[in-house]
Amino acid sequence: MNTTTSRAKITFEPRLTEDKGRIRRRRRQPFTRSRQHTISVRAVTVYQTRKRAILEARPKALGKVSSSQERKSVVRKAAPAPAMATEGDRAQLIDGKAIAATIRGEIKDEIDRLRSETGGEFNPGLAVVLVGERKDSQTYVRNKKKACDDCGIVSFGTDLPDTATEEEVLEVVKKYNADPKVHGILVQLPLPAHMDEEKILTAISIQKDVDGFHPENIGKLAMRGRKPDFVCCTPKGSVELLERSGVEISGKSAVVVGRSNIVGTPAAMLLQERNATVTVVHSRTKDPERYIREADIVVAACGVAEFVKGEWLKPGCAVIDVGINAVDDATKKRGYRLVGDVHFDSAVKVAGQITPVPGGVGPMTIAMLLQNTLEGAKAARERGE
Ligand SMILES: NC(=O)C1=CN([C@@H]2O[C@H](COP(=O)(O)OP(=O)(O)OC[C@H]3O[C@@H](n4cnc5c(N)ncnc54)[C@H](OP(=O)(O)O)[C@@H]3O)[C@@H](O)[C@H]2O)C=CC1
Ligand SMILES: Nc1nc(=O)c2c([nH]1)NC[C@@H]1CN(c3ccc(C(=O)N[C@@H](CCC(=O)O)C(=O)O)cc3)C=[N+]21
Repeated sequence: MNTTTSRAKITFEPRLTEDKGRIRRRRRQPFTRSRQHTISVRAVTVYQTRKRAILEARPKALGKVSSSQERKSVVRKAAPAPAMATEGDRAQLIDGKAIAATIRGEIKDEIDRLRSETGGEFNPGLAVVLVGERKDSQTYVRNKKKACDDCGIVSFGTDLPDTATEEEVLEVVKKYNADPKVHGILVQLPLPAHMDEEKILTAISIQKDVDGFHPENIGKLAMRGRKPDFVCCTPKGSVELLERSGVEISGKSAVVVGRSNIVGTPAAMLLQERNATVTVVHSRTKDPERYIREADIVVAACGVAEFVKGEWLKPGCAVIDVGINAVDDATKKRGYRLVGDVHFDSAVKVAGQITPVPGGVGPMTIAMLLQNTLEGAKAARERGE
């Protein structure tokens, strides 16, 4: 399949968002040779300046919470490969890793403040239930525990074997529901096939449902004037990335690719709540490009590697790539690499802003989980628990 963008056919519109690099990156008409040269030199200079700024702004070790002065939201310019530099025309990267580090710093600051105000009484706690031995689930749970430690959230955990019964998992959930030291409960998905996922997720107290997967929390999200106790982390993180990157949502047209209960559908509801006009594309949609082409904002969450092509996008649109797909790659130590649901190399040439994979939505999911746990602990305190 040909996935390269035919640049000659694209009429670029002027950018709507302010470009802080003060370089006009969208062209209205083809450049002459000499203009192109000038722009390419400027693009490289701007890139170098930005790279320095990013290195200075970045936390020293990403993943660790840095001092507040070092924390800054960073929307960085996609690093152009030398061969690309003459194009000078690539989307800004929405740096989810850096934005998530900023948010984790904010969470840490708030927990520290509340803890000292309460004489050490305020201790948010998160419990994670892991059933089975899936490697990816184990990694996710380990990363989450580390993130909890970094920002001062107490971790609780129960690991059960694949052979555990549904009743055993329900018992663990019940125990954490009743434990006042636990403010958030997460049951890692997927669960083994012999378990009724809906039954287990519904057993979690809605006031501790930091994943936001309880039907009552998802249902409230769909209703105007109702507020769920918690919003699902991945959709919440996706919208937060748009907001922190200065992408206007209100009045814009958005397409969400995918309609799962925990990603696509809540993402569509959150965008609609923020006054976007939302179209949901799914596996039975005929001609998805037709809808994607019109969208100012594209959220891709279909689980199909590199599904959305650059040629389908409206020039200058914002792209949030939720997808995490492992594709075989013998050149990598792990034997695979991660790609999103968007064909990045073609999309970065057309979009105005885009999230990378990895380093986009993934780290935000964890940051939102920590944020929800903090909110859960604050709500419990207000209820006098
Ligand atoms: N970054 C993160 O933190 C997270 C990332 N993910 C990733 O997000 C993606 C979506 O996850 P999730 O919602 O759980 O996946 P699901 O498999 O539950 O849902 C996929 C959705 O995409 C739709 N879809 C499938 N194929 C196509 C197609 N060819 N064209 C259009 N739509 C299609 C399906 O349509 P239909 O309803 O018709 O079947 C379904 O609604 C995955 O890549 C997953 O790995 C998930 C969770 C967290
Ligand atoms: N109850 C439950 N809640 C979840 O939120 C949940 C779940 N079950 N099951 C699995 C999915 C998947 N998920 C991810 C979270 C972070 C990254 C993440 O941080 N990814 C890194 C890459 C990590 C790597 O390199 O492997 C990144 O995108 O940069 C990925 C995936 C949460 N999920």
